[in-house]
Amino acid sequence: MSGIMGNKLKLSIFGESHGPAIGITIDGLPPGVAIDMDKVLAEMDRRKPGKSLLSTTRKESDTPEIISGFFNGYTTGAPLTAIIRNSDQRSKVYEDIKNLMRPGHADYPAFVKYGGFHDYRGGGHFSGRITAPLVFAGAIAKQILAEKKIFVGAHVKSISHIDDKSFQDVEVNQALFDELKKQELPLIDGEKRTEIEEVILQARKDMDSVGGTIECTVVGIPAGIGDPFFNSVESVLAHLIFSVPAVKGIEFGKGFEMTKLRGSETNDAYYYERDEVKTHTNNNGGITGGITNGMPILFTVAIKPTSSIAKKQQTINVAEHKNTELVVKGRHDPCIVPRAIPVIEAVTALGILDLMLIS
Ligand SMILES: Cc1cc2nc3c(=O)[nH]c(=O)nc-3n(C[C@H](O)[C@H](O)[C@H](O)COP(=O)(O)O)c2cc1C
Ligand SMILES: C=C(O[C@@H]1CC(C(=O)O)=C[C@@H](OP(=O)(O)O)[C@H]1O)C(=O)O
Repeated sequence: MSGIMGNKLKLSIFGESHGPAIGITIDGLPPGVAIDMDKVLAEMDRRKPGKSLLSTTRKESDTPEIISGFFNGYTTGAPLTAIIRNSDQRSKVYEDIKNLMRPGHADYPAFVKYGGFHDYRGGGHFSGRITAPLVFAGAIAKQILAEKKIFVGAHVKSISHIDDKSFQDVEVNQALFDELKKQELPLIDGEKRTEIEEVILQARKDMDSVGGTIECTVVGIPAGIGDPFFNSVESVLAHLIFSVPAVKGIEFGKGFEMTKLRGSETNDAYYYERDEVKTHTNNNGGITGGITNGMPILFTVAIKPTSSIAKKQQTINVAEHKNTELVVKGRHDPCIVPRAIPVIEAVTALGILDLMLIS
């Protein structure tokens, strides 16, 4: 396995969900960046498990310990490494089913690829837990971007069949992002909150799970960022976002809906607002030709329903070469969407910062 990603800003993630610790090394951070640890911890808190029945009940403090690259409150320019210790593992449930491949999880492909040597406990290196170090790194990237007045925010766009409003329907500013960040289920339209919570809690009661979509935007981003072909903004963001476990789709701007419209309906017409170039619509999600056009970057990410469900499922026993049945035990997210939101924001901030360093 290789956990390395990035051009100028390189990320290297490590660790397993049931090992002693997980972590990240960030290579290429400029020296002299002051890190506000309260802001980092606030981001970690948004993702951490065990906050309510809307998420897994595994409890972790998710406190990062920086062990290199940071001195007297500033980055030194050396690789910055942080670890997050694991404390609430219950590995017995995974030992009991180690030969039974959970449908929808990484168990079977990992068993084939690593010859059974991979750490299967809690999903090992495939676990959603490995996104905690990404949120740590993203929190630093967000602080660097905020200095340039660039802000990243995301919200629940839909859970199961229930939709929230879109960023396109409201005024997007720092105050909205601050408000969304306070919510376990970040919604623009609060009226749907109870309905959405009930859908998630009902899935849990039914020993099942639900999925949904996350809408993410980057505001304040100037025109001219992106390096086509292969470092187009869409390519870089999609690469990072598809690295997040449980992501099954992404569309920029109106995405697939554009295929049903005409050019006259999808072109974003330009106009000058004083000296600023803007477009009347933002169907392209702020990116044309793989380069930012000065409008907010806007995209939607599809998150599948959690695969580890308590309902009985058909599967195989790879030790006995037999068809069998499986009941997954353990503490799982009935819906991954709420905790994936800070992760999507984090990888977006990291991708944008890397693109700005190479553009
Ligand atoms: C924040 C987060 C939390 C997750 N929680 C769970 C979970 O509790 N149970 C589970 O089976 N999968 C969970 N996942 C998803 C699995 O890790 C993922 O489905 C698995 O590694 C297979 O990868 P794939 O879905 O991308 O194919 C979570 C993912 C994220 C990002
Ligand atoms: C621990 C976290 O989420 C875990 C992600 C996960 C998976 O399969 O992805 C499975 C569960 O692990 P366990 O069975 O050890 O409780 C979740 O709790 C976390 O996000 O910090």
